[in-house]
Amino acid sequence: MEREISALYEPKRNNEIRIFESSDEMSTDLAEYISQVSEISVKERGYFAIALSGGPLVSFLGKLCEAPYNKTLDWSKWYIFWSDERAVAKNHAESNYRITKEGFLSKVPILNGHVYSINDNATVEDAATDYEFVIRQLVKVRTIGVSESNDCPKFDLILLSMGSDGHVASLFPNHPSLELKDDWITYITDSPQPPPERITFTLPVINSASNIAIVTTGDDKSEAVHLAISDNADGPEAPSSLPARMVQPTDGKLVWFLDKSAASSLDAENDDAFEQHREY
Ligand SMILES: O=C1O[C@H](COP(=O)(O)O)[C@@H](O)[C@H](O)[C@H]1O
Repeated sequence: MEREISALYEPKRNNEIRIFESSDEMSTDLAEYISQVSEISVKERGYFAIALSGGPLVSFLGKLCEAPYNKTLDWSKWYIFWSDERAVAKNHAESNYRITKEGFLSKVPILNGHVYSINDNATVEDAATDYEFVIRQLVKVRTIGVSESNDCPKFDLILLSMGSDGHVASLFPNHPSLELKDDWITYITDSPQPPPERITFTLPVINSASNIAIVTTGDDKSEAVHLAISDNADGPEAPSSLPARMVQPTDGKLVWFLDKSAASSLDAENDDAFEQHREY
C-alpha cells in the first residue's frame, strides 16, 4: 500500500511523527497503523486490548469501519477500554462512550461483552475504583498484558488526542494527578475544562502500553505540539509537567499523527530531537 504521508520524521528516541496533508490521508494511515498493531497483538497474545479517548479522535477512526478493514480485522479479539471519561450519563453529548459508540462501535462487529465502559452511575471515586478492579481482573487472565518493568497493565494500543493546553486523557497541566505512581486509574473533580469531574488512566498506565498514538489536528494545537515534542522547548514555557510531554513509553513505541496545521510550529530542520525522512 502506497504511503500517503507528506513527511515522516523518525526521532532518535523510540518515537515517530507522521505529518499529513489532509485529515483524509491521516485517517487512512491511522486505520492501517491500527490494523497492523491489532494483527500483531492477536497473533502474539490472542487478544487486542485498545484504549480510546474522546475529543475529535473518533472522527479519524471512520476508515476502520470501511473495506477492507471491516471484513479483514479479527474483531472478535478486540477489547475496548477508555483512557478517560467525563462524569456524565452515557447518553450525554459530552460522554466519551457516547461519541465512540455513535462514531465507531455501532459500525463494527465488536462483541458487546468486550466493551469496558466506565460506570456513569457512581461517584467518580467509585467509578475509578471499579474500573481499576475490572482492569486488574483482565490483567490476571492476560486479556490485557502486563508490563515487564512494573505490574501495570500493558495495553496493546492507547489512542490519545491532545488538548491545546497539552492535556491527554484527563491529565491536565500541573495537576497533582500527574504525580501518581501506584494508582492505575484516578479521578479528578477540578478539571479546568468542563465537565469538572472525570476518571482517567494515570501516566504509569499510559507509559506501560506497547503502543501509544497521539492524534492531533489544527492550528490551535501547534504550540502544544511544539512544547510536547521539541528538544529545544525546554524552559519556562514548556513545564516538565506538560502531560503530552510526559507521555514516554517505557518499553513501547509512541507515534504522533499530526496534520500540517498541528505540526506548523515544529522546526524539523533544526530540531535535533528528530532525524528527518521525507516520503512523498
Ligand atoms: O476532554 C478531553 O479532551 C481530549 C482532547 O482534547 P480536544 O481539545 O482535542 O477535544 C481528549 O483526549 C480526552 O479524551 C477528553 O476527555
